[in-house]
Amino acid sequence: YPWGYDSDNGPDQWHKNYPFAKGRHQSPIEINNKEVHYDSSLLPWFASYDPGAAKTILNNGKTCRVVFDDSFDRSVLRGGPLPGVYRLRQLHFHWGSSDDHGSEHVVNGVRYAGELHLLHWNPKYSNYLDAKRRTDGIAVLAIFLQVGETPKPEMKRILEEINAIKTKGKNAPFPNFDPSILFPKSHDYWTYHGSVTTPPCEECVTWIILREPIIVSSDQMAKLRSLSKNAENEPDHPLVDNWRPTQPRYFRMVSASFL
Ligand SMILES: Oc1ccc(S)c(O)c1
Ligand SMILES: [Zn+2]
Repeated sequence: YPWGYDSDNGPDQWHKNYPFAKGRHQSPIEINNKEVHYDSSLLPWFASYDPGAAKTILNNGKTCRVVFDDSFDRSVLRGGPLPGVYRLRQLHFHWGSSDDHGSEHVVNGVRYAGELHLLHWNPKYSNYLDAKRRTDGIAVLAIFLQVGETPKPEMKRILEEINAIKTKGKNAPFPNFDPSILFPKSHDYWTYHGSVTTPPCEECVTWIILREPIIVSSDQMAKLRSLSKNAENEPDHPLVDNWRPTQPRYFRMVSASFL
């Protein structure tokens, strides 16, 4: 019975089929100023994305995902805490059933309406699945979605496609898209080592979490919530609350690139 976010298959049950979920380096976590360590040696990060690498937007019943051509170093993330370039493979979102929650990481008790994840893998490994088995295999750039009055126009392109991928298994061409247009002004970030936030929850992620959220409108969040987790011919279940609760930090340091 596949994992999900309901009471019978949700985050508290995942460990039964995915033992990593009970590990000591799980994500997401709470980021609290009093426990963050400013690291003046942290470098700025850079994204060099080729718009031509964007391929498809899809609904896999768990999230809305845009996939990119990662067959060579075409769209890459580098710098920051990373030892080299990491290839952009996909982006996806986590969101709530209302504007007051939905993000996975929580900052000083603040939950945002959603969280955008841009997932990159280390090409020193032969492929993505191999990279997921390595502690330095994956880098996720995380950007909070905050509901406000002046939404970022660049989000429109993704949300316009939602109508084409309403139900699980649907996908649509999504050409010519450079996700760096979604970035906020400031590149300030927190970084720590953790896991992917969905099963198998491998502990392979260097997280780079931007301090500045991007602004989306309540209507845009409602658009995301109009997705369904079921396939076309099945009873309708809204795709909402696809976020994992925060996990214990244990003995991990969260570093900040800013004072
Ligand atoms: O396939 C996925 C990889 C990483 C993350 S954070 C997901 O939510 C899905
Ligand atoms: Zn994610």
